[in-house]
Amino acid sequence: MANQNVASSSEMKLGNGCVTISMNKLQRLNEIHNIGGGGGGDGDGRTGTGTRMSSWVESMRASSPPRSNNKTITTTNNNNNNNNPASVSQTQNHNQNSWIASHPSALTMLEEIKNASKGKQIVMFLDYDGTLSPIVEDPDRAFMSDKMRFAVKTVARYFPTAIVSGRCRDKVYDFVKLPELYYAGSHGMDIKGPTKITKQKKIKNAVMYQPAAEFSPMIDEVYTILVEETKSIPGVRVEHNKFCLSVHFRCVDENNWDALADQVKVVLTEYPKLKLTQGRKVLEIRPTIKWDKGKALEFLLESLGYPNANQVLPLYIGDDQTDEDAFKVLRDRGQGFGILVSKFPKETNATYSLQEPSEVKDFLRELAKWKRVFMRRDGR
Ligand SMILES: O=P(O)(O)OC[C@H]1O[C@H](O[C@H]2O[C@H](CO)[C@@H](O)[C@H](O)[C@H]2O)[C@H](O)[C@@H](O)[C@@H]1O
Repeated sequence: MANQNVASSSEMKLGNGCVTISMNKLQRLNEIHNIGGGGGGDGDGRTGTGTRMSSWVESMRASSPPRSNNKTITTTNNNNNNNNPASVSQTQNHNQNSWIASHPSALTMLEEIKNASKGKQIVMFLDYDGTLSPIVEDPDRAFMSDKMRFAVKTVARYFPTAIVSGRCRDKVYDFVKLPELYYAGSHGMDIKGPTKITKQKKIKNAVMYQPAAEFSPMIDEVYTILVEETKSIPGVRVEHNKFCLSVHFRCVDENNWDALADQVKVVLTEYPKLKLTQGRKVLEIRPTIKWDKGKALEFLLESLGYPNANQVLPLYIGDDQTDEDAFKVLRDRGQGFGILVSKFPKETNATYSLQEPSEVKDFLRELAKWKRVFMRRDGR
C-alpha cells in the first residue's frame, strides 16, 4: 500500500496509481487508514499471535491460510527451525493446544454453563455468517441448513433468542425465517423484536430501535459512489446493509487488494461521519456513532427486562471481529459467556470456543435438550 505519510507535493497517487488525492484529504485518509485490528485467520483482523499490524491488507495477506489447512495462522518460531516443516507444525500444534486450553470448547463446558444458569434466565445471542452458516464466496448464498434452523427454533422455545448480524435485518431474516426471534441487523443498528399477540388477541408492538436512522441517505449515497468507483476491479462486491455497507474482497485477486482498499478509503475522505471496520475479507463502512453489537446486546437485555446481572445468563456466539464488542461487554460485566467460533487461535474476549457452525448446532441442541428434560422433571 502506498505510504500516505510521505507526500510532499499537493497531491499524491495511491495503490495502483489510478487514484489521485489532494493534500487536504490526507489527514482524513490517515485517520481512516488506522482502522482497527491486525491480521486474521480469515482476514478478520486478528492474528494467532495477537500481533497488530498497521495495514489491514498486508495482515490479511500475510495471515490468510489455505482453507484446507486447519492449522494455526502464524508462529513466533525463534529457534532457527523456521524452514523445517516438522518444527513449524509442532509449534502450530502447541499454539493450537494452548489456545484450546485457555478457550475450551463450549461443548465440553456444558455442565459449567448449566450450573452458572441456575436461578437465571439464559438469553441466547447468535451472529449469522460464520456462526449459523458456513462462509461461502457469494454472500447471497450463505444459507443456513434446515437442521441449523431447527436447532435455533428449538433453543428459542426455551430461551429468548436474538440474531445479531452485520447484514441488513431483512436479509438476515430471509435466511433465518424464524418470526419468534429478535433481530439486530446492520451490526446492531437496526433492532426489531417479534410481534406478539396478547391473551386478549391484541397485537403488541415489537421492540424497535434504529440508532443510526439519520445516516440512511448518506449510506445510500456512499453505496452508489463505491459501486461506481470500484467497478473496474474484478470480483469486488459492495453490499448494502441498510445502515452500513460491506466491500467484499473474497473474490478479488490479492494483487488488487491494495488498490481496492485505497479506493474505499479515498471515497471515505469526504465522509468524516463514517468509519471503517473490518471483518472476514470484508471492509465495513459504518456511522461513527457509539453503537455496536455490544450495545445491541445491552439494549436487548434491558428490553427483555433483564438489566440486572443476577437474573440473567447471556450467551453470545460469534466468529468475527465485530462480535468482540459483545464478548467484551459480557467480560466487563462479569456476566454470561462469549463463545468464539474459530478453528484457529485468535485474540479474543470470548471465554469458550466452538470450531465451526456444525458445533454451534450441536451446542444449541444440547442446551435445548437439557432444558426440555429439566422442565419435564419439574413438571412444567
Ligand atoms: O455479523 P455477521 O452476520 O457475521 O455478518 C458479517 C458479514 O457477513 C457477510 O460476509 C461474510 O460472509 C460471506 C458469506 O459467507 C462471505 O462471502 C464474506 O467474505 C464474509 O465477510 C455479509 O455478506 C456481510 O455483509 C456482513 O457484514
